[in-house]
Amino acid sequence: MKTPSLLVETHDLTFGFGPRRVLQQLGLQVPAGSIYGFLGPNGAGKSTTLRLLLGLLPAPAGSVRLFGHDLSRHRLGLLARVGALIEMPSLYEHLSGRDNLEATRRLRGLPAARTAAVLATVGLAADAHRPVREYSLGMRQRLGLALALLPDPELLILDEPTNGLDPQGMADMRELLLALQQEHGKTILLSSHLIGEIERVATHVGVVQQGRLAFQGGVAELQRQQRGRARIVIDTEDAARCQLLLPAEFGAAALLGPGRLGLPYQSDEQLAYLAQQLVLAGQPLYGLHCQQPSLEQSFLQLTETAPAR
Ligand SMILES: Nc1ncnc2c1ncn2[C@@H]1O[C@H](COP(=O)(O)OP(=O)(O)OP(=O)(O)O)[C@@H](O)[C@H]1O
Repeated sequence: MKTPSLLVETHDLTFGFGPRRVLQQLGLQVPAGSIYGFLGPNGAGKSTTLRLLLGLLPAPAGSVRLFGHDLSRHRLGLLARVGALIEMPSLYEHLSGRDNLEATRRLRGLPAARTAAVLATVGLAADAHRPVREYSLGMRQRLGLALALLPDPELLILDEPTNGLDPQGMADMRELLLALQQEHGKTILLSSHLIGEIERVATHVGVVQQGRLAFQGGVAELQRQQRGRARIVIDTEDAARCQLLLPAEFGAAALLGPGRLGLPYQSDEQLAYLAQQLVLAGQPLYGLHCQQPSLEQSFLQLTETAPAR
């Protein structure tokens, strides 16, 4: 079967809980082979979206397509190709990690070799014999992922898989996600409210704000967009005086402090001309540099209105 270029595609996905609008005309596009970071502040609608993709909520307005097919018409067949980790996995505390997996594997009639395979994939083989009550949060998350991986799904949908993990747990999870994509060929859609987490693993990003997509595209594209938002920062003696000296076509200069001025970056020539003008006007120039907003700043900018709680 030919793999479509988009494994997840929604059109005008609109959903509410009663009168409360939660998602509005969401057009999600998750390319095959990607790690798609679905970002947004708390309450933006990430979990709701992921639940809709898994058919866990009443049918929304708009459409959901998985693997190129309509979810509402081919639900069971399509969901059999998806592994999900949506909440803390429900685990039998008194059973070992291996036995937890075995219980699900048998129930789903999957080949016996899958248990050892997924234990190795998530790095739990050495701890597989221990009861789950002894597992750390990170180990539980990895066991949850192992459960999702049992049927060897093509697509993984993970809701905040690093939530609550310590830095080591987060790093382990990141490494695991990269290995799943690169070595096992999985497509991964994961949500997070932390751009720093997503930035390290994602190939694509969707930013949701109050139920609408504020950005969607490749990480490189997001970074390119940032470059358009760069600004020049000038350190001088009297910023207010310099502000008056600058030609208006350079855009509005803003006072960032008594000795600091900022204005939109246009080109390197503009930078050189600015320096020349200020020096010619007898203003001391202590510093002149170009400031790129970080991905974190741009994420905050995209999501700066209050979340829809
Ligand atoms: N079962 C529900 N009934 C009513 N409202 C709900 C329900 N579940 C979620 N909501 C509301 O829908 C909105 C979106 O919630 P959702 O859980 O999708 O956000 P999120 O982006 O995943 O945030 P978080 O990271 O906090 O889970 C919020 O305003 C939330 O209060």
